[in-house]
Amino acid sequence: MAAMTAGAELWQALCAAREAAEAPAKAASEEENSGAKSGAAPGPAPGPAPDAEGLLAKTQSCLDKDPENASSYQDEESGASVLMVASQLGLIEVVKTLLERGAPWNALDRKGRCAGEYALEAGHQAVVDLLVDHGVRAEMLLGAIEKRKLERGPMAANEDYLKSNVEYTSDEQKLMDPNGDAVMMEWERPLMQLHAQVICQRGALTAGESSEQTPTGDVLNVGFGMGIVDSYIQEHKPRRHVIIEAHPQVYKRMLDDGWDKKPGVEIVFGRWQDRVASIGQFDGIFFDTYGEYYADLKAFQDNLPRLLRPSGVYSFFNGLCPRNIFFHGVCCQVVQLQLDHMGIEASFQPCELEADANADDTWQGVKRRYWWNDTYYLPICVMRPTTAATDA
Ligand SMILES: C[S@@+](CC[C@H](N)C(=O)[O-])C[C@H]1O[C@@H](n2cnc3c(N)ncnc32)[C@H](O)[C@@H]1O
Repeated sequence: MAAMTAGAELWQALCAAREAAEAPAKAASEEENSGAKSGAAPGPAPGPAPDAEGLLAKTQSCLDKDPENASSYQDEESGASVLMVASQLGLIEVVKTLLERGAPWNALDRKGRCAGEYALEAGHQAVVDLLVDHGVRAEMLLGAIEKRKLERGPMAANEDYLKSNVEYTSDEQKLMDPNGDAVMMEWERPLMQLHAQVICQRGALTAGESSEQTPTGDVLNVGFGMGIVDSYIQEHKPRRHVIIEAHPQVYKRMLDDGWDKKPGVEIVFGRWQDRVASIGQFDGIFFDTYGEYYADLKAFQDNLPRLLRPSGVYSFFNGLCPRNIFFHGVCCQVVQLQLDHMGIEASFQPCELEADANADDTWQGVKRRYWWNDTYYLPICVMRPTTAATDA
């Protein structure tokens, strides 16, 4: 018989602890299902708490035997890793040790769940925080997140997209690219309203006027799409309302709809990459493009110290890893740290979405869905008063 690997040995020890902890709850629910017990009995007692010290010692000895195999072991059938089971059991020292010895924090099981989600579901907040911290440091170090496409626009690269034919659907619910992917969708309207509010209301204050007074300060929006955010920005009557748009058909639509004649509006036709150097400074900025990578969002953000006035507000469509709430949290923290280095304080306001965001009907006719969650974390990023460059 082949000898058991160090990883399999550790896996078995952790799973045995998990089974022991779950056994009484399972037995109680089986009894309940068989009708053997009435509702009068107290709830199931939890099983024995895992032997944290014993499991830590086991982890260390397995890691000493074969560090690589023991730290990264994943069960063949479920895909669950030793880090996932330790996270689910709340064994913080074991989790710490595994991470220090190279366990991949972002491995996925066969259902696409990572260690952070195991900890989150089991309610072990300290383990969740540890995994987020580790993930943020790893992402910052490796720049791994840079290579991820922003979820909106999973296939088309930006320059290819800009040369392609786009189409506004006849019901005005979507703007589609030729691959059947949605560039923009109507379900985002309430979010766009909030984004406009955040960048305009704060913008009014930075322009040195009270919030009841008009106009709002100077506002920049990158990416017109269906013009939803721009329509809401208009309601705030900005003094200057600059819109950068690079797609020729979207630009034509803007002209057809008379956007060039709206109060304060200046349309800048071209890629933001070629245009942001010479458009002045703003009190509010929103960024929402298509077919770009996280590296592009970051490159845009590198311009903020020059573009955003002191106390000005920046926001962006937050489609960072929306498929996995734990990775989403890590991405938000990475952005927060990157902006912090530029003197910008970022927070994420949870907003509950309306039912149509995730309704099957909404996504009919869209090849690749780009949103899955009930909560949207709206970025509110404020330039600290002393750090931004001032108007020349
Ligand atoms: C998701 S839509 C914006 C939706 C918009 N927020 C709204 O409320 O309707 C993205 C827009 O960004 C434009 N875009 C894509 N890449 C761009 C770039 N590099 N520079 C400027 N605009 C770009 C697209 O043509 C598209 O109109």
